[in-house]
Amino acid sequence: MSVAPHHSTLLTFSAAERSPLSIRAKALVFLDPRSQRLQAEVERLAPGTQPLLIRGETGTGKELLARHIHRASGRPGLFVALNCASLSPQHGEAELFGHLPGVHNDSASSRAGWYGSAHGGTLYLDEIGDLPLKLQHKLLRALETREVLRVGDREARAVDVRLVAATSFDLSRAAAVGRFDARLLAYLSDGSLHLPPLRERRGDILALADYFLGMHAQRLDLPLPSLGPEAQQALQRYSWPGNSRELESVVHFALLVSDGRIGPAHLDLPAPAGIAAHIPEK
Ligand SMILES: Nc1ncnc2c1ncn2[C@@H]1O[C@H](COP(=O)(O)OP(=O)(O)OP(=O)(O)O)[C@@H](O)[C@H]1O
Repeated sequence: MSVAPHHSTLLTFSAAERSPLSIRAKALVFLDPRSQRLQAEVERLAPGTQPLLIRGETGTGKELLARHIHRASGRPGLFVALNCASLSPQHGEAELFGHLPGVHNDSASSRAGWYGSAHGGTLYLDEIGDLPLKLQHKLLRALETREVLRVGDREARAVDVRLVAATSFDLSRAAAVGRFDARLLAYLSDGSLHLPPLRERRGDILALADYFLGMHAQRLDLPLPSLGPEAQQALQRYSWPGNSRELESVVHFALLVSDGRIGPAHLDLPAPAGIAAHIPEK
């Protein structure tokens, strides 16, 4: 990894290092002081093996951060990402923890499951609050004992997994009403990271817009347009309920419809009347 000159917070990744990042992102853009504080915390926690919990609204960059943590940890295994809501209601346990032949979908072979696939690496569980309680208990047991029992098996196997979990809602409230395992929450809370919404780290907005513009212009082989001052103001003022993902799609659209210079009309942002409600209190 190298740090780009003049952008002390733009962490870029060499081609060899890019693989654990998402298909498109090649860098983590963190310019706002809040993001820089978070980044310092991430650099401190990344090299360890302790489980981490990333809290943040949808589209704030939780998965990108988790990929960065995996890369910075130096762990040799894979980064395995799973959205807990995608586990099947009937076979979630076998999908997550693996199974012996004939147990899941009448399959003739055994499977390691998502958990076993992350052996030596990092398991990223997005929206961990969606994991059924029974699987939460089994997950905690696997993390504590460093062993996992495949469905249909009698013998636990040693599995070395670092868990990075993410949530967009308050798990302590879910734990208070018995919908989330309080012990698992306590286990995860030692390494808790909060990724603030974009409207609370406005210093990142223009840096991210420039980054997304450059990335998509290069990908589409288009000339890089400039962001006019009025467009910059409009980006700065907007509340970004969809966070960085929304910013990326707004900038992507503007690139396609503008001709050399991006103005407010190319951004197609909702009218200011609707925006006022989202502006955070000072
Ligand atoms: N700091 C950043 N630097 C560069 N790109 C970013 C940054 N934050 C987010 N992105 C980009 O924004 C998009 C959304 O990020 P990501 O998928 O990591 O968010 P998320 O919080 O995991 O979303 P969800 O909660 O919906 O799963 C991705 O394309 C990601 O690459």
